[in-house]
Amino acid sequence: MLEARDITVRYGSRTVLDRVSLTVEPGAVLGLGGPSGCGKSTLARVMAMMLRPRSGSVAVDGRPVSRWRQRAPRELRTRVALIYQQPRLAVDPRLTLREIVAEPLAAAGTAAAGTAAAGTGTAGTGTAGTGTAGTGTAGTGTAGTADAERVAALAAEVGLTGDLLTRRPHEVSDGQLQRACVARALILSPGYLICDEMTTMLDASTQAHLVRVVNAYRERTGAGVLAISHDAVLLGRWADGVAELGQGGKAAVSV
Ligand SMILES: Nc1ncnc2c1ncn2[C@@H]1O[C@H](COP(=O)(O)OP(=O)(O)OP(=O)(O)O)[C@@H](O)[C@H]1O
Repeated sequence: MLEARDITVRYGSRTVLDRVSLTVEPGAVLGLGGPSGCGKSTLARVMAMMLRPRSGSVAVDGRPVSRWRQRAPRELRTRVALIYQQPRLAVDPRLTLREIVAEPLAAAGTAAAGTAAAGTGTAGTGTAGTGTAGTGTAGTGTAGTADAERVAALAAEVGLTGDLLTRRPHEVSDGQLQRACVARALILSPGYLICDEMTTMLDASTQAHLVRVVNAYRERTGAGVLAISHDAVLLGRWADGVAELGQGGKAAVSV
């Protein structure tokens, strides 16, 4: 479970979240709605360990989070992936889409490399059902090959062609960039995905495609999903239950 308990956040003297609790179960989609400005994105950032709350606690699979942002232990940080509403604010404009998708592999150092080099035989674990990388025998697999295969499999799943992967953010549409951000979020096989208005700016077909990708990932891996959206129809279709955050973040959240 990804659990937030009694979270309080203040910006200056203003209380944005006031003792809010929320639990995301493995394998389930929890919807989170509420009026603009009520603190949904703030709660998302707290649960992704990117913002330290003034009080309250977050636990990932029973492990309490005691350090935040880059100081949070890598194995906790990589358990939770956050997908933002505005992909252009979430990427380095100098990188190609391929580099954007692969970014967490580099940031995670040798996590993927360790798997391949150890010859565990499943360098492609959890990504797009590619199964074994075919290079898993000790000594023959390289992190580079395994990583490239993971990037290629996820790019195909989100609908990015090879040509698009060579472009930089200013050369692609918002929808294409968000596809890269979804692939990036999945590349380290997180146990929990927080989709913060992931499809709000996108056309209906891209929205439907990305929701299908997240659902397929959840079904394949048993990941839990927190789907934040203004769109009650979308949440009604997508989520197993929907929580509402009240204005000022004061209402207790329950499903
Ligand atoms: N870094 C910040 N400093 C000061 N105030 C902030 C900061 N980030 C957010 N806020 C304010 O906190 C409140 C909650 O913001 P948040 O983005 O969490 O709301 P939200 O429910 O996600 O809104 P929306 O649905 O419009 O995206 C808003 O009034 C916002 O202006």
